Amino acid sequence: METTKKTVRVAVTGPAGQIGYSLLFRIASGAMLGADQPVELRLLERAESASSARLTGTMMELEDCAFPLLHGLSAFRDPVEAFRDADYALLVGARPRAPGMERADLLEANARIFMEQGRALNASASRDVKVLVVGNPCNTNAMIAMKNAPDLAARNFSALMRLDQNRAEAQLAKKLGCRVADIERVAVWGNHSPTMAADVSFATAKGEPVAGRLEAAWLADEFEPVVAKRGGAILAARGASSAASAASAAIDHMRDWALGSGERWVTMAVPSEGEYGVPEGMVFGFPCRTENGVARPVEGLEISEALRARIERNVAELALEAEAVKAFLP
Ligand SMILES: NC(=O)C1=CN([C@@H]2O[C@H](COP(=O)(O)OP(=O)(O)OC[C@H]3O[C@@H](n4cnc5c(N)ncnc54)[C@H](O)[C@@H]3O)[C@@H](O)[C@H]2O)C=CC1
Ligand SMILES: O=C([O-])CC(=O)C(=O)O
Repeated sequence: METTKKTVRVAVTGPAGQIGYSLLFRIASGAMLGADQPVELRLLERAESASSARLTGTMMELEDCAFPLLHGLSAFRDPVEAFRDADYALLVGARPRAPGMERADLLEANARIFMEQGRALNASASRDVKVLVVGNPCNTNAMIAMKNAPDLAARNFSALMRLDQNRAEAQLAKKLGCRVADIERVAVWGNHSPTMAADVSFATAKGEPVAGRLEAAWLADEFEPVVAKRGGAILAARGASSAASAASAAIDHMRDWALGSGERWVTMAVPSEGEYGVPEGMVFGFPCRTENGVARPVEGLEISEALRARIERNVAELALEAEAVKAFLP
């Protein structure tokens, strides 16, 4: 398609990894920002030789796709250069967990990366950059990057919980025998960890509320644990953590942030401004709506006592994670 739109800069870290291999081709094809939006990809990878070699191969394949929208492709080792004037930054590069680990076990391994990348974004990215942190534990890593970028607005930062929403919608559609597209207003609150609160209290299928059609036992014993522990189940089955589904959710997250959600609810982990009693600055999964490039939690929802307690458990867990990474905060 002929386009007159100005090319935007999209920085992606960890492009030689598993998620990178599913993500880059979709960004370059237009799936993230639209079929009329040319993109320049700026890829930040470690110097380590296996990663460098994989990145070279991946870039060769990107060229070979001859994507009409791919107007630039370059690799960097210095985050300040990679992020220069970036309009979008997808921070994927980080260690994934191995079998037997929880995502919080990655705190120490990955915190330094997000401190350095927050500083680099602060130094060189567009002042309107939209940052999505995928690397785990993603809520706390996003908070670290945000706090290390004091000249950028907090609302430029977010973390990926769309995968949790997508998983919840898929489980619900299977249970109700309908299509995923029939389902709306599923929310996942809190931390991208087994503590997350997958919530159907506001959900509808074909416009009708679903809560009364679902047995409490199914919700408590199947739906909630399946969604919350899906990452672990995939790791056990594949021997590697989820990748294509994570990339797909990252595309969904950025597309809806950039192009607008309309009336749909989209779960994003965003810095709280005190909504629903969540402390300010905590990067927390909320049902959001996005408009003109700004994501805001849906306000004014009546929260049940049970959901309130689950939200509080997530607040407590994120406060502990923040305490553990104090050394990486300014
Ligand atoms: N939030 C979410 O829903 C999900 C998050 N994840 C997380 O995403 C992260 C990446 O996962 P995979 O792609 O499977 O891992 P991977 O190990 O296959 O790839 C990671 C890549 O990042 C690179 N990297 C490491 N440190 C870097 C740095 N400082 N700068 C630039 N690149 C760097 C590595 O060299 C490697 O190429 C992990 O932390 C994983 O836990 C994975 C699935 C879902
Ligand atoms: O579970 C993991 O380690 C990867 C991840 O975040 C997910 O699949 O949700």
